[in-house]
Amino acid sequence: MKVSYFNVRGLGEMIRLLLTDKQISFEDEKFTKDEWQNIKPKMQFGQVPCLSFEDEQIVQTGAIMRHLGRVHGLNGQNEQETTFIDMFFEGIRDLHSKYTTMIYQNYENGKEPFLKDVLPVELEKLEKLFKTYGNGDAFVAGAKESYADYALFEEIDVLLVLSQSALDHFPKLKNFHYRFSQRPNLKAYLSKRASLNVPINGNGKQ
Ligand SMILES: N[C@@H](CCC(=O)N[C@@H](CS)C(=O)NCC(=O)O)C(=O)O
Repeated sequence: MKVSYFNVRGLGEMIRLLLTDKQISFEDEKFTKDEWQNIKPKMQFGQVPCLSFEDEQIVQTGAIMRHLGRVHGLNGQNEQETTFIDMFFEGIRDLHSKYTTMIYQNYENGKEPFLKDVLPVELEKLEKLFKTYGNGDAFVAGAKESYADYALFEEIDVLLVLSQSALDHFPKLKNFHYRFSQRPNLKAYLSKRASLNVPINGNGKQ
């Protein structure tokens, strides 16, 4: 199995985190913007991330995460949980889209307003939703982790780089971030990633 993405965290990182945590071996293909020109035509929508097997190529982040969720039992234990996980994941993607718009289009003037006006409103929604199962003391859908937990962890990890105090008013999310970062396979990966200084975004802003 191969994960193909730029040599940054971006949308590829939640996939890498899930595979790493679950000890599913994969080839981590990372490329530069120059190398991308030769790869782009091979992608169904001309974009990455891409998860490929010998005879199959999956693109679209949500499709990849749901595929991994189904195949590896990270997709909820009944229809209600699965729907909740999907909903939570889409909410994270919406926040990420606001984040990347600021990062790529208006970092210098947009960062402070984003931190002050946008982020608290969005995190409040996630904090509230996170308490739905098990009062927010475990994972998105309660006792068992799901594919959305990897997306949530990566999202709030990125937000903490933007501002160390981003989660100060959101204790459940803050606690989840700490607990998740301590999972043994992730802990080792995160420590290595920090030492390699892997950029979060393609334009160097974070
Ligand atoms: N809807 C897609 C969006 C993927 C996307 O925006 N990929 C960007 C990198 S984050 C890309 O491939 N950019 C290069 C290009 O469009 O040429 C998904 O969720 O995976």
